[in-house]
Amino acid sequence: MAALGSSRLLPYHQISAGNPRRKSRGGRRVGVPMCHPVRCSMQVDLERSPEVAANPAEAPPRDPLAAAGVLGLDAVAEAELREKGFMGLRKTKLVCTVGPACCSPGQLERLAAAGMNVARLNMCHNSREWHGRVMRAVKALNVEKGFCVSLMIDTEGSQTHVVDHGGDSSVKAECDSGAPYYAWLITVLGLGRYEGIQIGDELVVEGGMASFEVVEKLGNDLRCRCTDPGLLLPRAKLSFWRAGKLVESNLGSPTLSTKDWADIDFGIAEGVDFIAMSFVKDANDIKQLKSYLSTRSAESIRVLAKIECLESLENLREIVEASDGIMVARGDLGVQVPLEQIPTIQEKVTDICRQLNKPVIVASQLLESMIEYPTPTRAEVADVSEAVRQLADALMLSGESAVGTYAEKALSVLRSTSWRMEMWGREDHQDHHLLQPQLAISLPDRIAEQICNCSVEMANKLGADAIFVYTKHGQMASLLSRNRPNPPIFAFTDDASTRKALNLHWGVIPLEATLSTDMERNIRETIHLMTRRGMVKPGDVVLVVSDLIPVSTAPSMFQSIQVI
Ligand SMILES: Nc1ncnc2c1ncn2[C@@H]1O[C@H](COP(=O)(O)OP(=O)(O)OP(=O)(O)O)[C@@H](O)[C@H]1O
Ligand SMILES: CC(=O)C(=O)O
Ligand SMILES: [K+]
Ligand SMILES: [Mg+2]
Repeated sequence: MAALGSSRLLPYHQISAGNPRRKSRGGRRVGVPMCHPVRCSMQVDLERSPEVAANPAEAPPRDPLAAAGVLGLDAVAEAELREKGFMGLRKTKLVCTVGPACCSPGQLERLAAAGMNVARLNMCHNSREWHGRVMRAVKALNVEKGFCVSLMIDTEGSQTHVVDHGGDSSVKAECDSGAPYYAWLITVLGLGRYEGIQIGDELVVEGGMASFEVVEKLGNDLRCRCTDPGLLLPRAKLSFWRAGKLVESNLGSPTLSTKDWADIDFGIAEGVDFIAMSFVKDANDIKQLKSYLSTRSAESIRVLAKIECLESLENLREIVEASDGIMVARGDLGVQVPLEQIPTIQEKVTDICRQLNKPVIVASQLLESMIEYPTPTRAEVADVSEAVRQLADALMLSGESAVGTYAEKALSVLRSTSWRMEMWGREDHQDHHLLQPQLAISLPDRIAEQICNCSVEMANKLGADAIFVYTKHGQMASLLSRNRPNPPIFAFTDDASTRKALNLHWGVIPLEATLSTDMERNIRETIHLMTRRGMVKPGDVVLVVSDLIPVSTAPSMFQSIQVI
């Protein structure tokens, strides 16, 4: 087992080896008595080619990390680690929608410092020029202030049906029996997407904010009679119902409009990390975008499917399989399905995402009242806590950050609520290993999955302080995260896009580092740098895994779990 040669920094003790037939081959086994610090390792050795057995010391000397002396750790995670220690690190990730209320460099910096992991730009609103300015400001903060905020664009899509009632603010809709039946003239944007709205159809505002009956069609204007009083907000989301059933918009229309494609090109040019696709209907929508991204050499952009229409619920599993992550977009979802169904849909979607190992964002109205008020309602805090209890990867602010008066405060409520719930969950589920069905099919993938499952079980049972994973595309980092371990997962990668993508994964702290094909060296040097920065101390127990495949051994594979 040459790849685990003795370390100059730490004495080690090897407790078990993978393939017993190979026990006598290559490498040194130093049977030191148990002493501290201790390195234990468990190895899986798959089809090792003879050259693996060569002494790594004979490889050309490389010292990339020491030479670079850098460890790309996000300044916020570092500060949190210093303040609260490994176990105090927040696991749930936070997404903020950037709008006019939080778009200046100063405001963005405060959100980044308060824990924003991903900045979302909703292409429904504002100009590309405006979005470009925000993106460049975020990137500048990352470079200048050491943040690691990822960028997401969210396509406009066939925005269901926004309403224009001509006013700037909300209008109270009342059903005065004395008023003429044509009391309301409502301009519906996107009405053309419907096969045909009929006289007598019910028009429901924002999933029940107010209801009307259509009495006359005048182009894009509908003359309506108010049947259920309430508020009519500018640009409110609408749905139409006939005989108690949702009237679905034109099924044949593409999910991505011409404008969406132009926005996607813009996102590629600006180097975004995620594209969230609105109103996804089936897996083909996602496949189409992913294949376009690969023709543009932009396959590193992760594609998220937004679950916000009836059709996406019918094709949920195939959509999750095809995408790189999911957003439970409760805003539009609540317009298309009865509100009382949203909680169970959210739980189902988060469960499927865990099973299929895709990150999931719970979005919309988490702290809606904070758009206007400086404290959340108790019910909002309970809603946030429930999403954290369901172990969603990320929570998202929409209007609360985009147009709200208390963006930073809302973010701090998400932060403190998720942290509290995570701590409670750990105390409550000590040693509880959350079993997930087997995901992988091929042997190498099954091995990676089992290593991650076992690592998490070991880390929890040993009370390890942290899990370190060395990863190219984030595969093992996400498999570790899927098991929702007690200790944080530090994911070292030399791929900038992997680092940004891992920002959305529960419990993963992505770090950029120059990695060599020599795992011993990677471990030694990253630990050395972390120690020098005061982030790792003598006595800390760290469990180490890797999905890096040394070039010299390709196509064979060598994987191990070590406890340092
Ligand atoms: N870039 C922006 N510029 C101006 N206003 C914005 C911007 N982004 C968001 N907003 C405002 O914040 C509100 C909430 O944002 P959110 O992203 O939830 O939009 P939305 O219109 O509900 O669409 P979606 O269904 O895509 O989320 C929007 O209705 C809009 O008023
Ligand atoms: C986020 C979003 O698009 C929604 O909730 O509808
Ligand atoms: K959108
Ligand atoms: Mg939506």
